[in-house]
Amino acid sequence: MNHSHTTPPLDPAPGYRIADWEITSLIGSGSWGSVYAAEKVVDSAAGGSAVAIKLLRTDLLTPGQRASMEELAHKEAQFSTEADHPHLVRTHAVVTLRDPERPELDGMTALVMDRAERSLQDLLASGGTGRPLPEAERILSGVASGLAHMHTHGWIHADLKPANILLGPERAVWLADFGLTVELEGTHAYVPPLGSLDHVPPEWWSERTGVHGTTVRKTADIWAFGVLAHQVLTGGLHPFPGGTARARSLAAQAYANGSAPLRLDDSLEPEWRKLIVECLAPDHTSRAALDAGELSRRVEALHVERLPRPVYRRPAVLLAAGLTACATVAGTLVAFVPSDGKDAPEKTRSSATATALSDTTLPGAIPADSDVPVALRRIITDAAKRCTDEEVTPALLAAMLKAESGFDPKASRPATGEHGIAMWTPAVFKAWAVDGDRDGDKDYMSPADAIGTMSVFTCWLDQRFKQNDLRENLPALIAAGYRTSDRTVIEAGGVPKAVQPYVDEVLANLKEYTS
Ligand SMILES: Nc1ncnc2c1ncn2[C@@H]1O[C@H](COP(=O)(O)OP(=O)(O)OP(=O)(O)O)[C@@H](O)[C@H]1O
Repeated sequence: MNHSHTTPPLDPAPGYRIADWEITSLIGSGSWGSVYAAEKVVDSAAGGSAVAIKLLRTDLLTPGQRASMEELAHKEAQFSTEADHPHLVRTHAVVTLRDPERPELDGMTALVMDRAERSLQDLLASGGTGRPLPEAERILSGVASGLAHMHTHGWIHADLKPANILLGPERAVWLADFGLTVELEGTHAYVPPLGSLDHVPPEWWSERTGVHGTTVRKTADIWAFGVLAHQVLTGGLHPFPGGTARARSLAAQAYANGSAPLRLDDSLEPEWRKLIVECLAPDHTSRAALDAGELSRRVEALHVERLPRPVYRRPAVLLAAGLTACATVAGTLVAFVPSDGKDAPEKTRSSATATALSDTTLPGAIPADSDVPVALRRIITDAAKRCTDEEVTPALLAAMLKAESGFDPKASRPATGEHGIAMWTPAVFKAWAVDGDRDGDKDYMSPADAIGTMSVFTCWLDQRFKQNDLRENLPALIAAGYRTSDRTVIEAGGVPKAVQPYVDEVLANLKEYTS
């Protein structure tokens, strides 16, 4: 937070109604407004029962400033609404207040968002320095995934810092505060010079501020990520020395112009040190060698590498061809089961595909004339958006679901302990589960939960295979991994024979959906 610009709260009393929500308390104030906790008070279709409402104040501004802030507010709202991604905070509504009796509130813009429990800034402030924050790598993995999604779709965050990373319920990690987010035009875009001093790249100081503001490139977010990763992994230490943000930014500039070395904290592990050094490359041209997609893959790999490994049992009974038609047939095949529920990998999420495109134009979209039940198409498409890797498409998920259960949400194979539309084994589902229908629980019998979880798990399999240089026919490997395990496929160096009939069936379905 830029404390020097913090505004006094507007103070709408608890109980103040904004559209379907009522304010309950003030959370905090930033440069352009205040954020309040609010609860939904009517039963409406609008999402979000416990929300945060950001009120962007215009009352203290000159008409020129007001126009520029309204533009920023619209950008924030537009971006947040378009960007449907598990690591970007969701905006449920944008409301213009109409309250002539409260002229100070009348005309103000309110953004109704998912409510976080705290920010990364709060977490850093509450811990001791010198050691990584709890779950540091999981948090960084979420941040990098959100960033990769933004960059893929032509957006720069431009204000990445701990105060703008929110930690939500169910260990959610969201990038927030898109007020400075700018849609990319070519290789760079312009933003007003308001970013946090501690996270702006050194070139920011030497590039002239023109009428449009300061030039910002994707590499500015990569720099900010480097600073942030250092802070998170060391319990808050900034990578550059100095008692004030100004002193630290001077130290960063001295490093960038070659008059001081980069001295990262000794406690960093070598892989992290290497990655942070790349993020903090002194000039934007050399920094551009690391794009956000690559960054996200590497952070994810570092994170996953350190997770406890599940122990799999091999398939007990082989899957016969023709499973599609007999989803409830007993004695087919087992997926994998961790030796106990505790040591399975947690869900690790990456991101979405093209939100700006309509669903039918997404790569691998489900064709309108296919046999995929209409009621499931949106669910499958939304689930596929949880993965940025291009192989995990709606068509692939549909092809697998058809082979798993014939799209039957009630499918069950008691003999092998597999249940629901995606044929999850409960213990394995538990280890990866996502709340796809956002009803507050994770249930393998709910199609949205089961398919959402299938997407994150297949995404992880896809990344595992690529990390192990298995890149040929990834959909086949993913299907094989889903039926056996990542390790089984990696050890076999391809599709294990035992699951070939199942994989063939998935591929035939996929061909039908993509030709
Ligand atoms: N969706 C949210 N849920 C919960 N808390 C939030 C949410 N959005 C923002 N906050 C918190 O509200 C406070 C004010 O946020 P705001 O975005 O207005 O300012 P900031 O990011 O702290 O500073 P600045 O806008 O000056 O950069 C911060 O403590 C922030 O962590």
